[in-house]
Amino acid sequence: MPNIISVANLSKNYASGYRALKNVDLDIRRGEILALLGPNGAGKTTLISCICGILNLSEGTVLVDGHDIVKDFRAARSLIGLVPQELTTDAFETVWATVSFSRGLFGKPANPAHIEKVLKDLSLWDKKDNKLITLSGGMKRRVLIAKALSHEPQILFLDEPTAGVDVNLRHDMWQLVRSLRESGVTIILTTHYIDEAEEMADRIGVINKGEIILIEDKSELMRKLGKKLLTLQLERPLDSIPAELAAYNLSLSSDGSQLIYTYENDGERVTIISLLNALSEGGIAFKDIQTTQSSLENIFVNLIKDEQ
Ligand SMILES: Nc1ncnc2c1ncn2[C@@H]1O[C@H](COP(=O)(O)OP(=O)(O)OP(=O)(O)O)[C@@H](O)[C@H]1O
Repeated sequence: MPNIISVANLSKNYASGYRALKNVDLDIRRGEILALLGPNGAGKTTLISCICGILNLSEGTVLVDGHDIVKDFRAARSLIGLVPQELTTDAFETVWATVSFSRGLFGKPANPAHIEKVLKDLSLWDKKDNKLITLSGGMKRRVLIAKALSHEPQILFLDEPTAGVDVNLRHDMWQLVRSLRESGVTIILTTHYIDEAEEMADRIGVINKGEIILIEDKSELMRKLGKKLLTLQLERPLDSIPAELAAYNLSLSSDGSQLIYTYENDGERVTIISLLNALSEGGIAFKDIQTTQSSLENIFVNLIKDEQ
């Protein structure tokens, strides 16, 4: 079965009457890293909580490796590890006790060798006897991940795993997520850091106002929606774009020293060559040339803007 999770027609109405998810359909592929992006309040945490069976569904179904999250909750939930945004365990427990206890909650027999491996992978081994209250914020976050991995889940949900962590820990986390994926774990993460999604994800889903407005392979998304910019550093500044270049999609930097040509990712070699010919015929010399790709961030901002 290529999809490990299938969400169909999922809606969530909170008791307040607020409809936080609206008829969401989502298939998550076995073994992928899926990043869910969306502005504050878009419904990312609600979606994750519904898939993990923490919140009741108002409508629709969620299948986790064929198990219905409502009718077959224990089987479905045992396949999932969830790393929430906040640590809610007993601050006076030790790291070892907290993580071992989490495994027990899933009815799995004790497996000290597995807990040891998880703690070592997360660089928590030397802290195993420390009480949670004595750990730094970054270490506490690692404990959350260790707890989520304690019962050897096939699927890991990470809700904003790197919010407020320093650059080193972020990179460690990315490394950890990659190695988990290599071991066959399917990973779904929400993030506000678009560079994180760009760096990590195989596919990107964008949620806005309770709806998935886009889901696409990252490379395809970048190819389809991304633009390229060709920047020409001019020998002599221009006052305005010459009339004979009006047919090209050009802009001039405010100081007149750079001519910028924007084009779609798919080719346009011919147009670039004809632009360079036209510049040469017009006697416009340049001393440097550079191409840049629009980032996922530009794409995301434009998508959300179009939806407002
Ligand atoms: N218990 C609740 N009762 C009523 N409304 C809620 C409740 N929990 C969340 N909401 C609302 O549902 C919407 C979606 O919230 P959710 O936490 O899923 O968003 P999010 O995309 O995870 O946001 P953020 O990026 O800020 O974490 C928000 O408008 C929020 O105010």
